[in-house]
Amino acid sequence: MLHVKIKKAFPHFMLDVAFTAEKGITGILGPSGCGKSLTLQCIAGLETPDEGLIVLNDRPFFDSRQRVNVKPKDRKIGYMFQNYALFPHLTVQQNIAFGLKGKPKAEIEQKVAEMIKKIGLQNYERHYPAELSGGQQQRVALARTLIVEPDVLLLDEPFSAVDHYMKQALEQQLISFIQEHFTGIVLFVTHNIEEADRLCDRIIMYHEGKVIQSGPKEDVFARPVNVTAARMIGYENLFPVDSIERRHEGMVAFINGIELLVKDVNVPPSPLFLSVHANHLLFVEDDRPNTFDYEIVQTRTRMNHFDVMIKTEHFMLQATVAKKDWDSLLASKKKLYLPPEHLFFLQG
Ligand SMILES: Nc1ncnc2c1ncn2[C@@H]1O[C@H](COP(=O)(O)OP(=O)(O)OP(=O)(O)O)[C@@H](O)[C@H]1O
Repeated sequence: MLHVKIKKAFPHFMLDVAFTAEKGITGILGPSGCGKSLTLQCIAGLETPDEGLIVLNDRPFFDSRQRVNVKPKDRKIGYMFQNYALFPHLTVQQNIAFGLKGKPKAEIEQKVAEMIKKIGLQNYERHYPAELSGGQQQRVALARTLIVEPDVLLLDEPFSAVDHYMKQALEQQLISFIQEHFTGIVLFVTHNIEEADRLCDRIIMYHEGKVIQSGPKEDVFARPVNVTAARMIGYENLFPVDSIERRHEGMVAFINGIELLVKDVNVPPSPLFLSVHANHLLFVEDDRPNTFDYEIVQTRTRMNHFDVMIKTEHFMLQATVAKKDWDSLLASKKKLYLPPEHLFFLQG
């Protein structure tokens, strides 16, 4: 288990975060400039926090009170940078061997040969990075990182420099490689919500130098704790709540003069908002609670669905409609339905 509780101040930025990470892939998700890379640098020992603690399995790497600050090379942390940072003037073999400097020659040769086999680059030992494809470069970078047998692997936006098609292939390769050859803690920095969803088990969400939410991916994505977290993970439908009332069938939220039945009974402190994911809006034929007349004001085509902007008398919403459902929606589904079990409260 990795425990991190650190503060670091710059003239225009303050990092103040606390989290834990276990075995498996934990994503640090947040927009540009929110302190993700800085956190990795502090864990690796490349930056020193002003105060706090960084402890791996009861072994302190950094403890400002006890004046502990373990040198980067003694932390056993593998750090893969955004653009891989391979040494252009060193061969594949030399790049991979870099972290083993000072070890006996025979040990280095054996370890490097094993690693080259693992990454499937047997015929490329003497090639230079510029002679490799993006995928091969990534494998060399990963091999160089893993050869020192780290306990923690830090991946800083490993796919930021590649195009969409390349990214899909590299993602798959990276994950299979990690699953096969690395059993420790992986911290994976990204600003891409879909990437985080595909690759991570747990999520730590950052905003302006602070953790705003963390937990298993499914929980974080299903239940953002506040409007900032919700916006970051793509919740478009966020309504300020005027007041609420507890009734025996559930909560009732009053918004713009209408009543909405809500099954969620966890009401956070005000300012109170109500949300529903675009995927959870339904179109129905019958009249029932939480149904509204609607008008489609804009449609955006996606791969398998449409993003639809909808206007009701009282509010605008965004819904996702599968392409296969489109015709039946236009033909017969006359009401928009906000299912009470998918409405939830969050803090403004
Ligand atoms: N050495 C430094 N001196 C001054 N400010 C710094 C330093 N290092 C980082 N910062 C500031 O800390 C903030 C966070 O930077 P960081 O690189 O961690 O962001 P990030 O979330 O990783 O974003 P990106 O994805 O764009 O790299 C930024 O505002 C940056 O300017």
